[in-house]
This record gives sequence, C-alpha cells and structure tokens, in this order.
Amino acid sequence: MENIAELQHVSKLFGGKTAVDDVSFVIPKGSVTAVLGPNGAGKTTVLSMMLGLREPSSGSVRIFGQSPKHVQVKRRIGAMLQEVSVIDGLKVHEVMSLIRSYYPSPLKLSEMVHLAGFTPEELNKRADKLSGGQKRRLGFALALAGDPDLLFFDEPTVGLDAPARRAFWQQADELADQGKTILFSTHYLQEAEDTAHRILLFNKGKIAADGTPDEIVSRLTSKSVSFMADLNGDEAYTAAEMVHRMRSIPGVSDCKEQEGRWVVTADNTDTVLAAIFRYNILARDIRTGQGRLDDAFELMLTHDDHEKEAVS
Ligand SMILES: Nc1ncnc2c1ncn2[C@@H]1O[C@H](COP(=O)(O)OP(=O)(O)OP(=O)(O)O)[C@@H](O)[C@H]1O
Repeated sequence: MENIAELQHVSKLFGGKTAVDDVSFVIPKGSVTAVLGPNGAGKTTVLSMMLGLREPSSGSVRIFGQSPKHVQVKRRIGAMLQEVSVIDGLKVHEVMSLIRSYYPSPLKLSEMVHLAGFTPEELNKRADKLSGGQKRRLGFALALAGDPDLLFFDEPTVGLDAPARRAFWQQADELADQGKTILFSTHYLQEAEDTAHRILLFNKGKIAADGTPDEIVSRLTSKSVSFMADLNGDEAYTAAEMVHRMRSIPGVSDCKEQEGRWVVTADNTDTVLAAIFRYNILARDIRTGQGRLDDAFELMLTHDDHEKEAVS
C-alpha cells in the first residue's frame, strides 16, 4: 500500500527540552488515524512538523515522498486547525472564493457550501461575525478547498453540539470512502473509537501505543467476567474459597466482590466461564466485559503517576 507520510526517528527540542522523542511511523493511503494523548504529549508538535510549520531537530518527515515545505505537497494537504482566522470584513462566500483561488484544481464553490452546510443567509454574513460552530464549519470547507488528498483535523469538534458533531463525522467518513487520508486529534475518545481505523497514542513525546481501537483497548485494559452467586447453594462456598479457586485459574489477575457482584479480571474470559461451570458455582446474570478506550487512557496515565511516585 502507498504511504502518504513517513516519519523516521523524528525528535523536536524546544530550548533543550524534548517535546518529540525519536518518533517513527508511516501513514498509509486512505487510512483514518486518530492522534491521541494527554496535554503536552507532543501531538501538536508532530502534526505541525507534518504540515511543514516546524522543522524537526533531527530525523526526517516526508509527505508524498517529499519535504512538507514543498509547494506541490502543500497543495495536496488540507488542514482544519483550532483557530480559523478570517480576514476582517469579508463575507463567508468571499472567503471561500479567495481560498479556492489559491489552488490549481479547487473544489467547486457549490460543493464547499454543501460541505459546510451553509444557508444563503450564512453565506452573506461577515465571516468574523460567525458563531463558534459556524466558524468550525467554515474551517472545514476551507480545509477542503483545494480538494486535498491528505487532511488534518485538529480537535475538529470542540464547541460543536451533538448533531453538528455527528454531521462532521459523517462527512469525514464520506471523505475517507473517497480515498482521502485523514489524521485527526481529539480529546473525545469515543469519537476516536468510533471513527479511526488506527490510533496513535502519544505520551511524553513518544508513541505509547499504535493499533486499531480494539487492539489498544485489549492491550491496555483487561477483560472481566462478572456474576451474581449464591454461595449457600448446593455447593456451599465461602467467599475465601471463591477467591482462591478463581485466582488459581491461569490468566486470572483478580477476583473480588463489588456491590453484590463477583468480578473476575482475566486475560481470557472463556476460561473463567468454564471454571464457573466446572466448580458448580450457582452463578446468574453472568456478564463479560472489556474496558473502553477511556479506561486504556486512564490506565496509561495512572501508570505514569505511579512511576512518578516511585521515583520521588
Ligand atoms: N513553541 C514552544 N516552545 C517551547 N515549548 C514548547 C513549544 N511548543 C510546545 N512546547 C512543549 O512541547 C511539549 C509538547 O507540546 P504539544 O503542544 O506538542 O503537546 P500536545 O500533545 O499537542 O498537547 P495539547 O493536548 O495540550 O494540545 C510540551 O511540553 C510543550 O510545553
């Protein structure tokens, strides 16, 4: 598969402080990648090096096989950044026409209007008088003005209401279906889980995890089986025996009673289910569960805190 972007051993230092630390990854054509991570993880710095806005301190960034600063590359990139700066006094349709005029084969104005979902009244409004949500829609249309092959969306849905967020992701899906390559950053982990084919999870300037949302969730969070149990049934069990039996199953890391339910944490939920039947545990309302991306994220951060505490 063709690679749209290739980063090799990229580092970025700001005044001796490392913001991005020896990062390497490739972005294949047509993929939708979410760039996630806590504040200060290095996401914006990586994206700005890919956009040619910042120079790496070391390593190489190639987009479409060339430097991101190359004009041929810039023409094939569309970016929706957090702040949409518009020229004071211009109407919405004038801003759109102006930005279109910078590209050799721009999108039709009517298509940009359709993508932004602007009404004729909104098109005639002064761009600097738009609401926050309308400005985001304008930013989206402007990112698409040059009919780019590679799109960057930086926190695209901040400040949008739920229907506008849904509409945005629907359009992003359509763009991906057309074969466009999309990279986006977000703090709404559910959006990343729902939309991205791949997640690049940054922490402290490094890639902490790279995989599909499912892979990341199963790598970083554990699976569990929970059930209600009548310990005084045919096979009378004490709570201690239950804990002992469950913890002796290979792959089980924890077994505890929580709000009236037994919760068994394990690598493989099937072996726990088999044990429930093998030991004749009178279990009912059996549920299996897997953590979510927010759990994976939280686990990564708490792991870091523990490391910090251990050092101090
Ligand atoms: N221009 C700069 N000068 C000095 N330090 C900087 C500069 N830009 C970023 N940094 C530092 O580099 C690190 C990574 O910042 P970056 O903005 O890339 O993180 P981020 O993951 O995008 O965070 P956020 O989620 O808060 O946007 C941080 O420690 C930040 O303080």
